[in-house]
Amino acid sequence: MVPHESRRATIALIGIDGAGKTTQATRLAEWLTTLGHPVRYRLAASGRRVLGNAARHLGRRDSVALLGPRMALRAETWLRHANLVAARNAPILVADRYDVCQYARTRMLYPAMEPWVRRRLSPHPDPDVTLFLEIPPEVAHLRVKERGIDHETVDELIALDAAYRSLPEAGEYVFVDANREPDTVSGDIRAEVRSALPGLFPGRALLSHGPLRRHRRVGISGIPHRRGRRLPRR
Ligand SMILES: Cc1cn([C@H]2C[C@H](O)[C@@H](COP(=O)(O)OP(=O)(O)O)O2)c(=O)[nH]c1=O
Repeated sequence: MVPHESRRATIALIGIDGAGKTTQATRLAEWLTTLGHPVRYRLAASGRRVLGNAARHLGRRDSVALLGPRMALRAETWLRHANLVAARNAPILVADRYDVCQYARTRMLYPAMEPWVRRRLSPHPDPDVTLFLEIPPEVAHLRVKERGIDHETVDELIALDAAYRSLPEAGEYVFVDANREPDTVSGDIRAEVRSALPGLFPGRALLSHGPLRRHRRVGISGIPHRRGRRLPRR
């Protein structure tokens, strides 16, 4: 069990590859640090990129082709868990990827394993705010291609995007339009964090643009409707 009771806040940034999670999580952690908060940034990586590169060296397309979906998902889940456990003492955690990233990937690749994955990752606290960086898969694909260190087809990104949206946790996402200038996206993320965690910003609550948000409901078959929030376009 991760001793997270003393944690003041967990902020998770999620979304498909190339959405800008690392860029924005780093910026958010830097900003909170400059405001004097005891923040830790953590990349909750699954090791998929490393495993994928190793697979390609061995002539396989990716880690799933090398290990099979079950073994690949098990390895990713344990690595993701280990990365989050390593940050367990963070008073405020900015998590670049979180449990739901593994749920989405599992649902896309091998849905029968989702209960196992959920059990393994269940010790982690629910995030106080989950920022889903929304981006058209075609745009994300171009970014990933330019990055040149991993490989995702548009179809894979479309499937992953759909998996994220199908999760029961989707009702708790704050949807951030990530297909804009990074500074604009960062500004919205800061405003959302202020709004979601007013305790961190005494005297600053009025700066929040929370009331301007549009609300929507996400319907998921067999799962009670929960509220998802989408930040306004600027
Ligand atoms: C945020 C952002 C990133 N990028 C680039 C930087 C990276 O090479 C790549 C992916 O960004 P990155 O932050 O690494 O995304 P993720 O962690 O979600 O995979 O896209 C842009 O071209 N424009 C942007 O607005």
